[in-house]
Amino acid sequence: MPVDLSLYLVTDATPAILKGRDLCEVVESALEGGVTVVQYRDKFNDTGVQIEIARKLHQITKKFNVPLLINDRVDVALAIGAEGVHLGQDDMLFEQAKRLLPKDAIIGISASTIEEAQKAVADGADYLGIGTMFATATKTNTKNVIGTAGTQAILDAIKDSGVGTVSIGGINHSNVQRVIYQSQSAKKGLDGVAIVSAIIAADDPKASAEKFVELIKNPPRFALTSNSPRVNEAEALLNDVPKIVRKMVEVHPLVHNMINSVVMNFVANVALSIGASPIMSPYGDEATDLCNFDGSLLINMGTLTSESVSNYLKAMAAYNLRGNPVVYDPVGAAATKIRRNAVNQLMAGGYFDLIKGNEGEIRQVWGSNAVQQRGVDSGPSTLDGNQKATLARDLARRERNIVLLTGATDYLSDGERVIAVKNGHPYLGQVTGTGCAIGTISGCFLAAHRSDRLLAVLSGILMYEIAAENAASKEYVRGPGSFVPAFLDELYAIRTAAAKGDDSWFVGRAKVHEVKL
Ligand SMILES: Nc1ncnc2c1ncn2[C@@H]1O[C@H](COP(=O)(O)OP(=O)(O)OP(=O)(O)O)[C@@H](O)[C@H]1O
Ligand SMILES: Cc1ncsc1CCO
Repeated sequence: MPVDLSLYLVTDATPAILKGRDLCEVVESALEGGVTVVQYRDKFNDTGVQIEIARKLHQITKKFNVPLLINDRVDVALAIGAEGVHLGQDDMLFEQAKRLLPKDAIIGISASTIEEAQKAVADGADYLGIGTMFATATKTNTKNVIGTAGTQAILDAIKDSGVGTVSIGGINHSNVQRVIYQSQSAKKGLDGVAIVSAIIAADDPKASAEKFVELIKNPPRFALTSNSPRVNEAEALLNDVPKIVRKMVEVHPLVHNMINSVVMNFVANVALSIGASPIMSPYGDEATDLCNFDGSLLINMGTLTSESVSNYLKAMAAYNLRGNPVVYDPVGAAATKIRRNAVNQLMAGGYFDLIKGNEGEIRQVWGSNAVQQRGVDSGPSTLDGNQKATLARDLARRERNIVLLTGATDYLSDGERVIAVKNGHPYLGQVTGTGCAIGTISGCFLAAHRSDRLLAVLSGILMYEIAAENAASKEYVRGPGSFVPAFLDELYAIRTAAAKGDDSWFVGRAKVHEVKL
């Protein structure tokens, strides 16, 4: 009979986690809350004591008809007749355990790489414990921290097998839905999550387990906004752009900017010009109030400080919980070690609806083909158009979001479609903050048009870049200096026209095509 792996509890006997309580009582409470498998893990007690505890636990799990698995100790499992074992990479080999245990015993294997997972599947493991998902306070060894991206790669590599899968490491109430959502590969997802301290150390393990059951049953709120109608032709997508610009102007969305101090004033003016309502607030705790306005959050790490990341994480958590859009602009991501670390922390710390950056930044977020950035500039491009389109698509597919790779041609992808936008003007490259403002504008459109994130961002870019073309064509614009005020005027002009239902600003102007990869 297949095991229900959905809420897999792993015990921990360390005093700091158990806090003087009786493990059996904690586990019983968790079972009342809906735990579906229990793994007894004890790196602490002698064999005799372990057998005694395991026997008591087994009496409890049997009452709930839930399997009890023993970590590492095949002898303990045999001594008490447990339903199975869980083996780490340094424990007894699978085939040895198989020989010793009864035929129908459940054997699970830990895997943190594709090779380990494939070997465990070939051996005949019943399920894999995939991790470590996130570094935790108790496990700071980050060597095996694989995140949702690594988990997804493993799931993809074993997609044709029927093996069960659970993710383990640092999973709690605030990240469990995202873990399940973002780890999903095209053909295989997680069957469950393994939880340690979020249940064992909880004041009320039953309530904690109940909350997990509820969260696991439902998709995250941000996933509900992403069911885009799959219109595949760029032309068909464009039909809706003027309507969405009008909608954004009418909605007058709030855009909460955690943005660098270089461009703050310019970006606030851009947001006002298009008809949105900007607030610049770097203080993470304010997000719990600000997210209630159902606008969006922009995290732009252009002038990162030692306090930025913790503020970003707080704000992102508030917006993610409410399901309101979050945009990430990893400015200068590949410029310094500190920024590279910040990228890793932010990517592990929450969900971004849109990641927007120049080539150097997006390559850093992708990870495996990063190149050193010199400051905030992208640096000389080494990728051709198809390679940029592929990078944008692959990152969006991996993160299950939208990616915008900016440059003279912008590449926008939802992981399936890639749209190339050739609008804009070289003056944009000569004014600081013009890339940053695209992050803010995208946030405004994502907040106003929730049903198709790709189309929302596309509409924002087109409004922005057509306004730039209009501004640059004015005879009084002689360079980047005179371009800026004209640009704000032209954004305002499009916003005013859109509010009146006048779409003429858009007719025949979009230079957009779908990149077929
Ligand atoms: N040569 C160009 N021709 C047309 N449009 C351009 C050109 N250079 C830049 N742009 C426009 O400007 C936008 C931002 O460009 P870029 O990729 O340089 O941003 P960025 O590096 O993030 O900028 P910043 O950090 O200064 O805000 C692009 O999306 C594009 O629309
Ligand atoms: C110049 C600069 N330095 C940090 S942020 C920023 C603005 C453009 O991204």
